[in-house]
Amino acid sequence: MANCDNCPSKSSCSKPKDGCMIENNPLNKINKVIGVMSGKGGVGKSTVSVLIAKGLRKKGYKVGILDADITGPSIPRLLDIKDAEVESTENFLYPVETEDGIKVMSFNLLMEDENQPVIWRGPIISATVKQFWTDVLWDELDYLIIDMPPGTGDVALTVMDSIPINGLVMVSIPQDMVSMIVAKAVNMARKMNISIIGVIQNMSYVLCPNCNEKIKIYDTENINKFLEDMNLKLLGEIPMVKEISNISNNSYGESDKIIDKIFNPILENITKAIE
Ligand SMILES: Nc1ncnc2c1ncn2[C@@H]1O[C@H](COP(=O)(O)OP(=O)(O)OP(=O)(O)O)[C@@H](O)[C@H]1O
Repeated sequence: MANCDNCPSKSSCSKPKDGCMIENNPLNKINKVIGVMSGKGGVGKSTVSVLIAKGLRKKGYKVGILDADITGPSIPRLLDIKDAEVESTENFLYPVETEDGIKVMSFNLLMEDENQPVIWRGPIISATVKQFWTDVLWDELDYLIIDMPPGTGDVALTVMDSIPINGLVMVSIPQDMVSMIVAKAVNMARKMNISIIGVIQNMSYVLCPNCNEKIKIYDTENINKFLEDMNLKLLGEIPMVKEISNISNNSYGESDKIIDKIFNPILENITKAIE
């Protein structure tokens, strides 16, 4: 199945053709792949993946999300499709589509009971992630967003090794930002020759609902120096707001306008950088 012609990285790839281990499904035509990564869990990586996908979809792009967080898959819940079922043929899996047209593949959509844990060893989990790239019929997509497994372990390595990611968005919270956890994730991506689009600082502040004052909870003094030292771009800051924590219940109403106001400038930075 190896096929450079429909590889999202074909215009920027410098690897020799016979040295590339990436298998691309010739039936898929995916233009750009954006990975969303964090140094550790719980900082809002899946939420940011969904914000990117929804934002791009609203701009009219064809968008998919590949949930590579096999043991802690939260994309179906965040997109309110947790009861949907994946259709399959002998060779292929078909992504589930949300009401607004985002295609999704997640291990949770393949499980009968989402409360059951995935008690698998690393190599099997890695093989499943690979299959989500090679055996899912994504068809034509402008953007595929990969919700990466948290951290810098085995599965993150497989994703970087077997999916042609055009750029990575790093998500962190201010408390962890100036730390070796973020540095480790950044250095791992660079060692794997994957370009980093920039960093999103999530849960950066709380917005006072009465006076709109930005209340900073964490000390953020050294962040600019850290970004400069690591040669990283800050794509933007996301406050802690209930509209984002309730994203799965949001249809395109008032809450959506609040989210758009916060996230649209960040999305613009991402699309500009990846193009
Ligand atoms: N900006 C925000 N404002 C309010 N709540 C948020 C914000 N970002 C994330 N959350 C909430 O924080 C929790 C963790 O977010 P999320 O699941 O996206 O993190 P994660 O990094 O993907 O975690 P994991 O690695 O465990 O999958 C969720 O309950 C989410 O709703």
